[in-house]
Order: sequence, then structure tokens, then C-alpha cells
Amino acid sequence: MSDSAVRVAVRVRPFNQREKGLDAVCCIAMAGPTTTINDVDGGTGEGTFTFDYSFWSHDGFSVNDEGLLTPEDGNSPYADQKKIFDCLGVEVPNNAWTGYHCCLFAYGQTGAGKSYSMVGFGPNKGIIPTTCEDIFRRIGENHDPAKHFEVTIGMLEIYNEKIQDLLIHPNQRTKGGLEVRESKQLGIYVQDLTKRAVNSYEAIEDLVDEGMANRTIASTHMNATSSRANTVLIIELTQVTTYAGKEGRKPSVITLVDPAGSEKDEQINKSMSALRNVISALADKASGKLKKGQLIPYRDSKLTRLLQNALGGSSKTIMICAVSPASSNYEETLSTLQCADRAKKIKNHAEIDEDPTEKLFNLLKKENERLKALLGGQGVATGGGPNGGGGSDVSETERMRIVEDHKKEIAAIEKALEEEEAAKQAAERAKKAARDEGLRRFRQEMDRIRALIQTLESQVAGNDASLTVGDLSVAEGHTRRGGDCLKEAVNYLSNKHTTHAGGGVR
Ligand SMILES: Nc1ncnc2c1ncn2[C@@H]1O[C@H](COP(=O)(O)OP(=O)(O)OP(=O)(O)O)[C@@H](O)[C@H]1O
Repeated sequence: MSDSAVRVAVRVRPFNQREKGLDAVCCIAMAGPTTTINDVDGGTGEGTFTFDYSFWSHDGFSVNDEGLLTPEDGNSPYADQKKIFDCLGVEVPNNAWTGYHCCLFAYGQTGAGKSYSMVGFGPNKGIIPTTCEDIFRRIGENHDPAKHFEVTIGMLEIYNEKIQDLLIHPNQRTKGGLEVRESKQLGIYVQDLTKRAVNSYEAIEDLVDEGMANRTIASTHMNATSSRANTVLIIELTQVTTYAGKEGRKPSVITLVDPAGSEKDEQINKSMSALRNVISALADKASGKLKKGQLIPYRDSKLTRLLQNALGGSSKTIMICAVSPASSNYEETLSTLQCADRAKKIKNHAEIDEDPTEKLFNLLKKENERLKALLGGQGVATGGGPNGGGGSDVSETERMRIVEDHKKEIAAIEKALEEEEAAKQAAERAKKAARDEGLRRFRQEMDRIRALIQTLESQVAGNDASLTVGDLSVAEGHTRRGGDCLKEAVNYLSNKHTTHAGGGVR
């Protein structure tokens, strides 16, 4: 487990047509990772904030025939989509490959540029498509025959506090939406969300197109294609390694969130303010200011519940805040910067969710690499004269010692693997023994009940016969014995019931 702060970046966009038409004034300045907001209209004043990155995408760009935006020259500070991915987005596949669960979400006022950074427009591909491309580029570069990868995609939107599966056509969805659940094994997850296996970037692209077509979209005042729902893409990447006939699995869940624009929509405002409240509470917690007994309000919205692992949990998390450059949006922009500033304080406890076989395999691999490095890339051959085949300056004695050490470590790893297998088998045996014992007791009980029923039946038959011949005293005897038998059966069953209800095992 490693403590890791949420990584926070801010990006400022160009003026839009509306702002240009109003002769907007830019109130944002950036220098390195620092963002300053100036109140040019004379109000609350200026504020300076330092983040992991401050990306200047306001001006200094040129647009080619296809509409691709790039810095206009070598001195331009303009951060294009490539720079955003190379600096920030790439941390997502990097962390996923290490085995961490990761989350990247955008934040900001409607029309500030969240979707532009996350999804992109035309040839200006955003973080989501570039991450997907990067995942399959890395998979394609794997030449280890012992390793293969499994990738699945899920896509959802949160609209009016309902989670909808975007890989299912709106007409075929269950009413009421899906639920966020939590389990020890799976952490936070969306129950029954469709997961589709994919084996290429194109396959993801097709699914994302399908999902996008199923979204709830409307336009807002600032942005003609504003999304009216929080859109979430969930990529599950599992690295599967086969070693000594066993499979080791290293899973990573990547959650990419493009939140909805908030203008004039009560429900969306609610989920954004829930997100702000969670961020504030976590920042207070990190600085010891959270009141005793005060809970982090994850349950106040579906979005915050879904992001529970990303904020204050075990995932590696990145927040990209989009801001408008226009002074007319000063208040909203200041509020975004303040929220981003609080998010910097959040501490996560990132964990790798690796199974023991994978752990052992990785140890073995590391050991091999260490050995290769020690031998100057010469492998472990022991022949070839005093310096072991030329090129390496490791002495023969040292070489032998390293090889012996190496053998010992491999033996230790194999022993640990055998022990793990033996423990697994012992656990299986114990489970089977408990099952067999349960079955034996059940049969015993059934035999007992059957015997009681048989006795009861024979008493009833005897009773009938006696009554037919009018022998009342014999019938009375049968009735008494039948009654005793019935009582015994009732006692026996009610005892069993009480014992089971009390959690006892018989
Ligand atoms: N970095 C950028 N460079 C160039 N244009 C940008 C940039 N960021 C945003 N834009 C443009 O600004 C407009 C609004 O951006 P976008 O749709 O990404 O905002 P949003 O925050 O996702 O809005 P909403 O929350 O309403 O969905 C779009 O036309 C987009 O092309």
C-alpha cells in the first residue's frame, strides 16, 4: 500500500464565439504549475494556486486543414491534446500496468472544456480515446509468451440520480436504473453493468460510439453540445501470467469520468455540489479538521458513491479542472480553482490487487533482471574463461556465487509456490470434509425422521384395524403410542429448528 495524493491539473480554454462577440477579457494567467485568477472587473480580488500542472490552452495555437490544434511555434505555451496526455493522461495506463486501480475525472463549469479534455473533438482526441489506444499499443508490444491481457469495457451515465447502462439501448433497460454496491472482493461496483470484452482499439471505439449514441444530450446556454449527464467509461484490464502451469492475475479497473455541465439543471447541480462536499470533507480530514463523528458524504449522490474508491480510497486518481478564461465567469472559475486546491490535499492509499502467484512470478522476474544486470547482460553461462565469456568484468568466483544465490532464490520462490498450492489444496480438502460431514448429518436426520414417520404410520394402521374390529382398548394403546411418537417427532423437529435459528450446528 502506498499513500498517494490526488493529482490535480487545471486547463484554460480559448474564448468561445459568444465570449469573443462580447469582447471578453482574459482573467487567467499561468506560470509553470501556478494558475492566477485576476478579478479584472474589480470584485473579490486575485488568487494564486499551485497544482501538479497548469495547462495553458487559451491562445498560441494554429489549426490545420483537418482542424487539429497544435502550438503555433516552438515558443508557444499552448498545451495541445498530445501534451495533456503525455504529461497527465499517460499516468493512467502507467498506473494500470503497475496494477493500481485508477480514476481520472474532469471538473468545471458547463462549457469550460471538460469533454474536450476527456473525449476530444474531431482530430483533437482527448484522454479517453488516447488512453484506449495506448492500452492496445502496450498490449501489442508484449512479446512475453507467458503473458496475455484481458480487457473489458463498461459504460454508464448518471442522469437524474439514476445510473443507466449505455451499452444497452434505452428501450431495453430495466426501469429504475442500476445500483452502486460495495463488496470486500470487488470494492465499489455497479451491479449488473454490461461488460464487453474487447481486443482492439477499434472495438473500444465502436462500443464507445454505441454508448455515446445512447446518452442523454441537450444544449445549454454556453455549450451547444453540452452533456446533460455524467458519463463514465470503465475499463477492466487484467494481466494474466502463466507460470509453472498456474495463472497469476493482476487486475486494474480504470474509471474515466466526463461529468455533466451544471448550468440551470438542478439534478446535475446537486451531483456537482455533492462532489464538492466530498472533496471538502476529505480535505478537512487530511488536515485534521474533520469534526468527530462527521462522515464523508459519499452517499449524497450516485456520482460521489461511484467515486468513493477514487476519492480517499485505494485508487490512483487524477482530477482535471477545466476553466473558462473570460472574466464574466470569474466567480465560477474561482470556485473551480478553490475546489481543485482542496482536492490536492486528499490522500489515497493505493493498493495493488495482485494474486500470490502473480507476486511470486514478478519476484522471480525481478531476480532474473538483477542477475542479468550484474552479469553485464551476459546471461548466466559459466564457461568462457576467467571473465566468463568476455565483456563482463564479474570474476568467475563472483559469477558462481551469484548463480548459486540465484538458484537458492528460485528454489525459495518455488517452495513458496508449492506451499501456496498445498495450502490451497488443504483448504479445498477441509471444505470438502465439512461438506461431507454436513451431508452425513443431514442423511442421519432424514433417517431419524423417516423412522418416526414409519412408526407413526404403523400405529395409525394398527389403530384403524382395532377400530374396525371394535377393540377399543387396543386402539387406545395404538393412539397413545402414535401420540407419543408424534410428540417425539414434533420435539425433535422444533429442537432442530431452535438450534439452527440460534446459529448452532448439529
Ligand atoms: N482546450 C481547448 N482548445 C480548444 N477548444 C476548446 C478547448 N476546451 C474546450 N474547447 C471548446 O469549448 C467548447 C466547450 O467545451 P466542452 O464541450 O468540452 O465543455 P464541457 O465543460 O464539457 O461542457 P458541458 O459540461 O456543458 O458538457 C467546445 O466547443 C470545445 O471545442
